[in-house]
Amino acid sequence: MEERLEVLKVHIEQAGYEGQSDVIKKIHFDVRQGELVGLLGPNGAGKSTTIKSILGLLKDFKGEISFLGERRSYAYIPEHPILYDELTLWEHMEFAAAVYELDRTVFLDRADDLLRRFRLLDEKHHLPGKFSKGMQQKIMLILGFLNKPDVYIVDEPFIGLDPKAIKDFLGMLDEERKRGAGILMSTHVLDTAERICTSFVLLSGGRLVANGTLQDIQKQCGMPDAPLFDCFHSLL
Ligand SMILES: Nc1ncnc2c1ncn2[C@@H]1O[C@H](COP(=O)(O)OP(=O)(O)OP(=O)(O)O)[C@@H](O)[C@H]1O
Repeated sequence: MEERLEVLKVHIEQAGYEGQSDVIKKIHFDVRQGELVGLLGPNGAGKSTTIKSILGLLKDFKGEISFLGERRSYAYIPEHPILYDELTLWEHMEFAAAVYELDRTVFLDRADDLLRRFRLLDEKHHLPGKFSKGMQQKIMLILGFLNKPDVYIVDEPFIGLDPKAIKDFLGMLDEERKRGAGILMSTHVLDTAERICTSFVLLSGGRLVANGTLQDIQKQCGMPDAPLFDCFHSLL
């Protein structure tokens, strides 16, 4: 079988904020090509702090984050849309394409495909400030998928999307995994995580509680065949 490379290596010794520099400690895990890793844990467990560490946003950080290749090729899809009031949807896409230095033909192809998939073709010249929350969230997905990066870092994608949009999103993630991208996704929606993730990183109180496939985690908590939800509660 073809070797699957690590697209993201996370070695956090400690990270945090002014006043508490060790909110999270000793968080070590990898994301390989084709993997969808679920980043799970109760409120305040340290998922966002872990994501901020990976994105290089924390001053108080000790450890090492490595991406595959010299150029960090990743897309971050935030939980809450971050959009410019004065730019139309299409202008957001053009802006992202310029930042990613996408070839014009490739951009136009991908842009058309993504707008169709997420059913925003008719709104492409509208200002997103007037869009619904779900529609704004879909823009963040479109901007993330435009670049086809090595790594996706997705923060709680399921809140606010309708079932059809979730299905479109999951279909797109699947295609990207098959292409060789690796995905790290934080979520509280455990039944969906159990269905789609290839492995899990479970955090609690800023520490790594479990890291592995569902089978590994079932073994760790001595509950073979138990759903992720039950393992999660047993381990916490
Ligand atoms: N900007 C900040 N300044 C200081 N402390 C913070 C800051 N952001 C988060 N924290 C603290 O860090 C800890 C971990 O929070 P974090 O946001 O990483 O958790 P989370 O797992 O993402 O939670 P949730 O599921 O509620 O989003 C919490 O105790 C929180 O109070």
